[in-house]
Amino acid sequence: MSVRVVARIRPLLAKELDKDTIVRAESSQEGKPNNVVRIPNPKNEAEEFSFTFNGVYDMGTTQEELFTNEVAPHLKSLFQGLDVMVFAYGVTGTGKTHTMRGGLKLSERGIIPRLLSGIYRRGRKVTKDSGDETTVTVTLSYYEIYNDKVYDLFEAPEKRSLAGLPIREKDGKTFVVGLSEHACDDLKDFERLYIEANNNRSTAGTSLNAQSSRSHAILMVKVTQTNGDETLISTASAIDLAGSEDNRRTDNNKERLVESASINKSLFVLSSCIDAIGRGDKRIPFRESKMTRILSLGQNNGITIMILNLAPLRSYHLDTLSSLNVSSRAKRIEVREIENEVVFTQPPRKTAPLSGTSMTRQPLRPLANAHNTHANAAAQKGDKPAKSFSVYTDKSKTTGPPRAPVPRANTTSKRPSDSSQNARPTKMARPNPAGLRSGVEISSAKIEEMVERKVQEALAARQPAPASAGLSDEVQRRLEALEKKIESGEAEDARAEGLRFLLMAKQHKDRSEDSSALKMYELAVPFFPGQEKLHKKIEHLKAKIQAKKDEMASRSAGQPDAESRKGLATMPIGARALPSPPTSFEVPDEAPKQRKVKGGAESDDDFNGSAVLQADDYEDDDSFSYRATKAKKPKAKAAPKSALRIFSDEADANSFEPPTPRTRHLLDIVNSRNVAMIKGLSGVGAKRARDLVEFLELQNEDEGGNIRNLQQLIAVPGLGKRSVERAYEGITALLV
Ligand SMILES: Nc1ncnc2c1ncn2[C@@H]1O[C@H](COP(=O)(O)OP(=O)(O)OP(=O)(O)O)[C@@H](O)[C@H]1O
Repeated sequence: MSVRVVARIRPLLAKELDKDTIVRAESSQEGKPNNVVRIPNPKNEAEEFSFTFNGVYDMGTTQEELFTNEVAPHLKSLFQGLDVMVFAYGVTGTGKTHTMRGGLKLSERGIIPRLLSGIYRRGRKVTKDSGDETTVTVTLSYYEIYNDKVYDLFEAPEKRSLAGLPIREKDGKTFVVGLSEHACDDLKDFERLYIEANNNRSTAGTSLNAQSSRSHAILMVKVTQTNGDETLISTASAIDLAGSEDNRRTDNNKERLVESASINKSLFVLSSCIDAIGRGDKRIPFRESKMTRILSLGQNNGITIMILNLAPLRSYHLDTLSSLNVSSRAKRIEVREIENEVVFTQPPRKTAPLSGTSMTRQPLRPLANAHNTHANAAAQKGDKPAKSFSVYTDKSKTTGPPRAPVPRANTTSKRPSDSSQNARPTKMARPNPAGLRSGVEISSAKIEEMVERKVQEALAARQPAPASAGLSDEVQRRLEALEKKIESGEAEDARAEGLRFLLMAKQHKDRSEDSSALKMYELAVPFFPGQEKLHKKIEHLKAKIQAKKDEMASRSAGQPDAESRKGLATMPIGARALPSPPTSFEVPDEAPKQRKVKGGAESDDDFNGSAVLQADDYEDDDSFSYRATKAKKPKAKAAPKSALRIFSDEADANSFEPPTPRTRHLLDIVNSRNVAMIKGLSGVGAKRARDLVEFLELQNEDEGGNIRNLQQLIAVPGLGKRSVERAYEGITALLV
């Protein structure tokens, strides 16, 4: 079964004109529902392009129609153990959030609230049909991917860890580690939780959409059906992707631009994945963005529905064509429709009370945990896994006479316009003690044996940690260490990102672009929480900008004569005159005034944000610069041995005399911006190499953008003296 792709054209909004409509829906067969989108060729309007999808919904489509046709038919499959994923894709302002979330009025509710409503309704039916033997519980997890970091939307933004939550793959599924899960018993619970969580989502106004989503939002609805000691878990995911945007049209400020770059990158990776799958490439670049790792198109099992949201307007012409192109390729992606298996487990713990305090984090589970495992092996062999949710599914050990085949209801589930699809899984069979009597004849000894076996299995499943029992302490320890490493790796990323903002702030300030510098400092704040000096720096800059504004205002109010205007123009702005800006890489000639060297300043950690901040003297307007925090020591005092050793061929590391061959060789490699070459330097891994290249790319090209000496190299975020020493020694070894 392939990904089902349907397009939805949004209606015109106030101020949008009918004459600007260029996109229309059509049917390829008379009398059949629409399945074609038509749009003119931008180069020759007399010509039209057409794109065929599994369904096309025109401007007049209601929320109910879309849900009833595209999502409701899969509720049954969800309860049969299939995962269902619906995601909205499209340019900013085309109606993705409207489609997924919708409005508050009943008729305007989007797919998500309707999905929950459908799940509760079906859950009640399942319970009733089983004579109250099957209980159905629903839990929610909700997270966003913002600037390629995963944040739990049930967590207030101020409580988030800056590095976000790590993600991991297991049994063909992608998990967010440490995501909270919330019991959600009915629609009232859902509304409360959903509204609360949406307030935590990153949204902002752009000129294309007053409430634009700046993140990809993923809601996961876990449906757990329990009957005795058997559990069947399946998940419905509803994903509202952030929209791609052309920043020439958005008037985005710097903050929006940073978000936008991240959104566009992840969407680009998504389209690259779709292309790669279409080409049959061996390597699909899923791992290049968190969003694509989570979507895992073509890798995941279950049912996938992609809704392409379109704006009908000419102003979106090229964007619309581009998203039509991507989505029409997506419909060729094959997804395996494989149900999750029933697992024998302990009875589910009572769900926590539905209050804000019930928010619990899932503990990290050992890899061998058996919950919700996929029948991957079966999938690979092309076999369908056992479909029934029944006590009597234990086929492998049957030694007696073959059991009479259990009659299956012929419930082939068809999608509205996919009548030719394979037969769908049968209705879930429920434990039926009567069925035992009416089935094949089984001796009482056999029954005893079966009961005994079931009891053993149930007991085994009730061991406190059956999965970890199989894991040695050593494996468990290594697993935890790995987990920590992943998390600290992400923390490292966040720190590097914060440092980049600081660096950009410094560069703007050097160019006297105070407002931009202020924006960058503000962007750095979340990465260095509690750094009072950074806040003071921001206050200082704000005061300076305000003083500048006041100056301008009083100047224009007073209309001074030419002479006094001249005087004003040469007067320093604010309390102090700005020092002349150094070039962005310049290391100050003088040791910074009043700067104290703290113990351990030799460490690479000198270059973390807090060290920079500690070294900052915000009285000095230019002191909050991104420079090596280690003060120059008076010549008389000998530097530590190692530092002297590596720079021994430098007459003076801070002077700009011609570098020695070794230094030149090292700098040539660095300035090549070639990740492969930089990676080859001793002690520089792939990540550092990439960060270094990214850093160099940020440099002002007018200034050459190159690193000119070792001191500048040391000052690069993420490097530091030790790393440079190692790289230098490596070069020495090469040249000798
Ligand atoms: N089918 C529709 N019926 C009525 N209004 C709609 C419809 N689709 C979208 N809109 C309106 O269009 C505007 C933009 O929609 P929405 O915010 O859902 O876009 P989006 O694709 O999610 O944008 P972004 O990617 O920027 O978040 C909103 O005011 C929304 O109410």
